[in-house]
Amino acid sequence: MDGPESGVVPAVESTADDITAMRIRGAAAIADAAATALATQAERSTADSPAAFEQELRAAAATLYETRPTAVSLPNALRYVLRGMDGDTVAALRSSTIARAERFKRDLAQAQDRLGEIGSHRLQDGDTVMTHCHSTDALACVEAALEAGKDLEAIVKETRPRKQGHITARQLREWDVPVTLIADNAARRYLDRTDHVLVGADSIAADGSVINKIGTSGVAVNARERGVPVMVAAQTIKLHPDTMTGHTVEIEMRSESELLSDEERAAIIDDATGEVAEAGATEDSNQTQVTDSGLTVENPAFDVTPPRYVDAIVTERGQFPPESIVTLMRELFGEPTDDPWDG
Ligand SMILES: O=C(COP(=O)(O)O)[C@H](O)[C@H](O)COP(=O)(O)O
Repeated sequence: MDGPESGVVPAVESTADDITAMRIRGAAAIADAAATALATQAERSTADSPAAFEQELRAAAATLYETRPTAVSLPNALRYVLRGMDGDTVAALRSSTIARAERFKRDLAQAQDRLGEIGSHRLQDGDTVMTHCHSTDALACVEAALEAGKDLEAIVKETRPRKQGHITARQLREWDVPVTLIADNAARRYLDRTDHVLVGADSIAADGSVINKIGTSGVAVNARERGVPVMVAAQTIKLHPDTMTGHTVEIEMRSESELLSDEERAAIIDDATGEVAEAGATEDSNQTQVTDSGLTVENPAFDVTPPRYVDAIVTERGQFPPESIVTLMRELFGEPTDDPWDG
């Protein structure tokens, strides 16, 4: 149930919209925004009974959960905050939920700093890193290395179609790191000049597979061929507990419009058939289905890099070969998790 009758406050709906539209993006930022939204829900709730308050919080969590499917930091954040909701009165539930959300946000920031420090030890003075997409965890490693007095250079993959590489480039230039921005297709050529491929993650599966921005697996495979180590910076909030029991990570498919404008589509169909394209697109959701023109556009947002192409997963708890990440996952998450916003 959504809307006013569910008691979900407009600020939560607006955060959910921002995540869906990628105005808030990146796994860590999404988790942080989700925790903030639950705190806001708790603060502004007008529920008149503990049961109604809990129901509202679960509805708010469900609204946030439905936004994007791949970054496990989102459900991990929602579960963490909801599990801290404790008390026999609305006032007690409110304050425990807000305190829990604040703790989550504090821990998230601290974990990133700690991860950065650990990851920075892999980077030597004078190294060149190649980045893909924009990852705050990956950049934390660069920042810590710079703070330790190391000079680094960066080769920044543009990261089509959304060009998150520009965000990375801007941050690196703010830190005065020399940046070479390249088209994604040029990555293999530039691996000759690269000492580390450094990426983040949206989810890490129990077998050590890394789910990250589409194109990560390609650069990782090429890096292995060239002998360039691949380092994945991922706080433990990116570990996907459900994969311990065989659950697979859903890869988000995004809109055709990120790849192809209406004019470009018309030009392709015109060229191919000599006819003007029929209005065959139905845009009722993120995924555009085009059935009658013969042109299908697919836009997966993420891909899966098998563990054999990853040298190290750097977390705030230390560095791990991907194959051993399941041990940390068991320690942190224990038994398979439930979704408290379900039912
Ligand atoms: O793939 C992306 C972002 O994809 P999108 O732009 O589609 O959200 C990032 O590499 C991870 O989310 C890690 O980011 P962080 O380290 O900041 O959590």
